[in-house]
Amino acid sequence: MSIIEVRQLSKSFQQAVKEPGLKGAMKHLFVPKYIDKIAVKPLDLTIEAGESVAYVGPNGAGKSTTIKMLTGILVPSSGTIAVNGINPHKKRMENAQQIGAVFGQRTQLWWDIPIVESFSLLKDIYEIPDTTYKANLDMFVEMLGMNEFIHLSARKLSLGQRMRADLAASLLHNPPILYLDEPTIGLDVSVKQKIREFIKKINQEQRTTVMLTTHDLGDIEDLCKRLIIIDKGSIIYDGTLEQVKRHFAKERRIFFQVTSPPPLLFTEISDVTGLKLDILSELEFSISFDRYQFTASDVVSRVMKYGEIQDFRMEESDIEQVIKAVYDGNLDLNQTIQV
Ligand SMILES: Nc1ncnc2c1ncn2[C@@H]1O[C@H](COP(=O)(O)OP(=O)(O)OP(=O)(O)O)[C@@H](O)[C@H]1O
Repeated sequence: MSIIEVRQLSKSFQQAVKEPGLKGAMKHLFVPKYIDKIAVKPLDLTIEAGESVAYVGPNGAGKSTTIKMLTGILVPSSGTIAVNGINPHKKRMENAQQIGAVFGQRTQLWWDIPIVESFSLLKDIYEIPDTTYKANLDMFVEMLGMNEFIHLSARKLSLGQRMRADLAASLLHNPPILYLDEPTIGLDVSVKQKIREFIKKINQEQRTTVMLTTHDLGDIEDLCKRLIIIDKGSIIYDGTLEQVKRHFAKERRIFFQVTSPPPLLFTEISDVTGLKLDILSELEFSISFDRYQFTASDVVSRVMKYGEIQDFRMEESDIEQVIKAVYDGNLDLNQTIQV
């Protein structure tokens, strides 16, 4: 059985409609008006145990609303959710035992007590056996480099330290599922790397199922094979990251190194619509092209006509372009591929 099964899940919020200014506020007080804001349209989702899934989309797409329904914080407007067989909002306590959750913008740690004391409180709340607690604590302290701040209160921590402590706190009770909402937001490169390595290890070695929302493409590339893209409350793509790149990343670029300067080639290439030439040095240049218009061998043959190639390498466009196209509303999901 799949660890997360969602059928026809949707969520609408009532949003107040107010006219501007004091008059509008007064009017709303006596005759309140509301509209239904649909945050998540009926969607189906199946996640297998041990998967690591990125759930991405532009601002306001419905990512956090979905995660909040999965964690039991929000009650769905319609549909069903089974997380390890449990309905999260009906059995919140049971659900809490089997999930860890980190919301990048908030903390689950007690603000004024040392981190190690927060952990100890969580041990009691989740009734974690001594041996499990000690083994996990030692491993997390080591892997996340928490020794230097474990005796400080959450209030005194930097954002990167706080995120590491939050991540450890969410996993002390060995939950089979970990939800992460923007886990690396605002962090510097080295802390991001530490956190990514940690999540990867937990996923691979403990088979913890990870569902992650992020705007950071590095998180997706490093951590997730499967990508689900949500836009305006609907899932518009569900597949592997590799497939997304292959199917939707349109631009390719080939870098060439030639044995002697090829002036004729530069004129020829500049005249072809759809090919973009960048001269990098006397003997080095690149040609970018739309993979639906040209094949790589087309481009290489054109270059070979005018010069001797010493070396070349191809750069596929990265996932960033694809996600940007989704954000800009420009992703054509029906486009076909020229091989
Ligand atoms: N409590 C609420 N009341 C009213 N509308 C809400 C509420 N929570 C979310 N929404 C609306 O639902 C839509 C989806 O919001 P959600 O927070 O799920 O988006 P998101 O994809 O997580 O965006 P972001 O990347 O900005 O966090 C937005 O239009 C938002 O304004």
